[in-house]
Amino acid sequence: MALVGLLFTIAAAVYYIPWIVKLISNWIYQYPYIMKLPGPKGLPLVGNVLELAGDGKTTNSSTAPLLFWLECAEKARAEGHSIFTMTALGRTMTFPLNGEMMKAICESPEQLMKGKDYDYLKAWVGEGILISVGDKWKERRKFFSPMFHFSMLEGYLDTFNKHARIFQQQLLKTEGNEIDMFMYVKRCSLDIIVETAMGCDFGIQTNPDHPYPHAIEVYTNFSQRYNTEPQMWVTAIWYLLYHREYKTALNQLHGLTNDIMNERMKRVQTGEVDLNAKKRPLIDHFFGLHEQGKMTLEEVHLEINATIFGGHDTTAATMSWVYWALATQPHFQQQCYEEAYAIFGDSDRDCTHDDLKALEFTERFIRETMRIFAPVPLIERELVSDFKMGEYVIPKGTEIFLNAFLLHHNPEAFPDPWKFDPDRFLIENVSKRHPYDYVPFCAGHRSCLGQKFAMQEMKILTSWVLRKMSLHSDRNLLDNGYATDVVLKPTLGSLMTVKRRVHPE
Ligand code: HEM
Repeated sequence: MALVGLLFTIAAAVYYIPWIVKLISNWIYQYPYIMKLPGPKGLPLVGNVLELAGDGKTTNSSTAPLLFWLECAEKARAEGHSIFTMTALGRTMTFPLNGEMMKAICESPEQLMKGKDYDYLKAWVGEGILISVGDKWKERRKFFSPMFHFSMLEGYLDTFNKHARIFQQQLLKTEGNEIDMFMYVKRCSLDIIVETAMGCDFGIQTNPDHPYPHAIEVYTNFSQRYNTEPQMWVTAIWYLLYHREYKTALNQLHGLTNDIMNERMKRVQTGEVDLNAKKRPLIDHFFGLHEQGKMTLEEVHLEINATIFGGHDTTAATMSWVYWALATQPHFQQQCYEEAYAIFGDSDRDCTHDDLKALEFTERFIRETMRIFAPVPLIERELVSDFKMGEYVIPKGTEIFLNAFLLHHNPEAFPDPWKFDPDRFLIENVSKRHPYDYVPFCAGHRSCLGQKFAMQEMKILTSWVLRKMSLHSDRNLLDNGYATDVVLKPTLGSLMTVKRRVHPE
């Protein structure tokens, strides 16, 4: 037994040696810079790991980093700084704290490389639009862009309405019972993205046992744990304890995309599907590029997966905060409802492009929700060279954490930042701010391609719900905690009850 233990320790040490060497050499290079930068000075090499972990009592492990960063941001701002830098286990992280610093990095044509935490995604989405850099990324962005043009977005409205209608029916069935809205809206946003990306209906909302959402859950869970649980890095432990379940989920994800692609390709070959149709799913657009020799089928497959990854959890997390903000603030809910009632009355009709424009207050409500609860709280760029941000010089290898949560709680841009106020998004107020102060979809070169798509979907999902039901909670808006997953999730869940409306109210 002792021998096994010894061998195991030696194997683990050998495994970690390259990592330790890199950690030390990074430290030696970056240390002189870090000492001049504002931010908490942690212990040598381990840095601020303890603060990131929290005390384990008052905060859970996925909330603690955010609370620590908020504290650092407040301190740095009070000292007149517009960034702060911290370190953890050989990683150096710099956080921009206002729009000007955010702009510097987002508009830099050189600093486009994603951070290490994206590596976990590669097995599912490959190295395409979400992760690649340089010419490959530029080409992919060009391939995707036409599908998010205004003319194409109109074509998605039928799909949004179809699934929003089912969503509404599912919620009405729960009347009187407390539900976690996140699960319901997640299934709906998956149905929407699967149909707009692959042209097929998985019917996940009416079949919650569908293997697809389960496989996504297992895969993303494992991948995130991999970043924070070092025992998983030891090959023997990985294969013994985790690999099988992980691989099964991954195979399921790839298998389902493959099946859909094969089926659709057959329909393309028989002429049943027109690749140039005005209303077409993303997959047909990519098949067209494949026919022109610009994408392999494997690349089509991975970009479809990337779209599904980028387009469902983000929308679901945002919408669960939107419903939470409605349920806990009845006066704002009433305003959104009245706006929807003025447009749709008692009807069951679909939401049109003109209706979307008329949902003006609803849009401001959603934007304010995305300010307070930034749905993607963390985006990373790894510096490929030393980089000047305003008066600060940040060393090569530093990860710039583009943390929308910190920017959105900057009191200079958003006075009284925890106050929920949709009027912050009136045109006259928006024009007073730096354009990079508000960045739920990131900004600059790598901004979200799907932001107009998402905004349309979210306005439709909000209005379809309020047209037929009211949302109720005994809690207050800020009673919920927030956990930094890939997306920001409410730690209490998005708990509420729904009640069928009797019109007019
Ligand atoms: C509320 C919903 C959404 C939010 C908050 C959101 C947020 C973001 C953010 C912050 C990024 C930058 C990520 C990074 O640089 O690491 C991003 C990128 C991206 N998003 Fe979204 N997103 C949403 C919905 C969507 C939807 C519905 C789609 C597709 C249908 C989509 C497609 C993409 C793509 C393709 C990129 C990569 C852009 C690039 O690197 O050039 N997103 N999104």
